Amino acid sequence: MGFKKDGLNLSCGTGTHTSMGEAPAFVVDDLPESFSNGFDMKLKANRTHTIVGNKEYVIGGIDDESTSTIGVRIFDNSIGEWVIPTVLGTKPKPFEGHSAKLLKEDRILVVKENSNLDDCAWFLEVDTQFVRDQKKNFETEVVAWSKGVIGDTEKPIVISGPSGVGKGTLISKLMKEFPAMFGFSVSHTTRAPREKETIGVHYHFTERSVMEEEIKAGKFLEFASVHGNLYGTSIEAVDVVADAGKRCILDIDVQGARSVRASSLEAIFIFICPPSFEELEERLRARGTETEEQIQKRLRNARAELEQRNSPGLFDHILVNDNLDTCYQSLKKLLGLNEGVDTTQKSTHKMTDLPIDHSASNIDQKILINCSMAEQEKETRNLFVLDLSSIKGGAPARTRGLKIYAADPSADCINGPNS
Ligand SMILES: Nc1ncnc2c1ncn2[C@@H]1O[C@H](COP(=O)(O)OP(=O)(O)OP(=O)(O)O)[C@@H](O)[C@H]1O
Ligand SMILES: Nc1nc2c(ncn2[C@@H]2O[C@H](COP(=O)(O)O)[C@@H](O)[C@H]2O)c(=O)[nH]1
Repeated sequence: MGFKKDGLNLSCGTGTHTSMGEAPAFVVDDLPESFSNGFDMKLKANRTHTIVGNKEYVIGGIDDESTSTIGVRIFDNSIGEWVIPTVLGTKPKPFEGHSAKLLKEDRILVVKENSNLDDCAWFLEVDTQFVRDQKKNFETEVVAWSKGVIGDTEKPIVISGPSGVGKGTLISKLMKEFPAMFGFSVSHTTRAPREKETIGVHYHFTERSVMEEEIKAGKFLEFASVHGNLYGTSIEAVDVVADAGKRCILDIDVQGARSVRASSLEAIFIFICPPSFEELEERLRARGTETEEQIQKRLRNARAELEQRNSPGLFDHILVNDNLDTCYQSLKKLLGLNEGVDTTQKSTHKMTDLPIDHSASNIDQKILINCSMAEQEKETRNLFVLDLSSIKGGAPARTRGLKIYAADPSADCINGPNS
């Protein structure tokens, strides 16, 4: 879909619009000169324009299809038309103001104003591998949002293994013992709910046609046809857990594990094995949730899944679930949950909120966030550094590993706490 630039009302009324080809405007409040080298961000704008090759990415305003998410449109100079892209990933809510900065020619870093540190950094991917792949799928212009995660949050845990081996039982024990630390990724499935299953807790039960549409729309991190039904992990299912500051646990089949392994989500992959095939069959029958025909199908698939447990580079750990308590202790050990770990402890360290007003600038891989602070705090922490040198991942999951620390504004260079 395209239309001429002149045909679209782009006046911002904020004095922040930059015409094509012109270097983006920039405003720095009280930054020492040495901090502002190479700064090309626009500040206090509700719309930013970032030029990537022949294209101008306009971020801001309201999405055309939804009033609750931020809009993105592209002016393609090679054809002289506006293009409304397919927007994938978890879209941020509209910002009051933001800064935008192109990184590595493939993603735009967006720093939000009036946000807390957990929500200040977002990435609009414009030419990453994921976006390039999706352009082929959709045969349209595609961009993808990915939320920046501050700090080295612990990796999600993918638990796989044949049906009936005890994955759900082990995960329930972990979540019961460490409720503040772990959160379950609630999958979508087209299978019918079991008697004791709750909608939105065990699964999001859904119609096949609806799920197929959602898959096409790019809502899933992974999906697979398992024992005759569709199952999938939505990007949102994983994000909800991360937003709660918890470590995400995914209970998915081996095909799903393979897809996650190939995605940008860095995780720990654990395969749960039965002590014997006979014992697996006994557990499945004893559970009493499947018909004989379904049990036979699950057992046939179990053989194929068991064969893949040693597939090179797929699983990091294999645990045999013979005695439940022994297996659970081994699981805790490999997750570093030794005796004495505080069971109420949260997975991620929550940081202080970013003060109301802030502006941003950059030097190399470091983004400087200059904050308006209360008088009494001014002396100490009004300049934060967002270090992008260790970013990992990206859409369709999150961009992890951002470091943020308070900087000494009197220093000539911006050093990390350990440098
Ligand atoms: N170590 C064990 N010894 C004996 N029974 C077990 C053990 N672990 C789990 N079980 C039982 O085996 C049955 C299957 O367990 P569970 O439902 O957790 O399997 P699952 O791997 O999650 O299956 P699915 O993939 O079909 O969801 C349950 O009735 C559970 O109580
Ligand atoms: N690839 C995915 N597999 C999933 C997902 N959610 C669950 N599963 C796997 O399906 C089977 C059967 O589960 P059941 O609840 O019907 O017994 C089991 O192996 C699960 O691990 C998913 O989102 N993606």
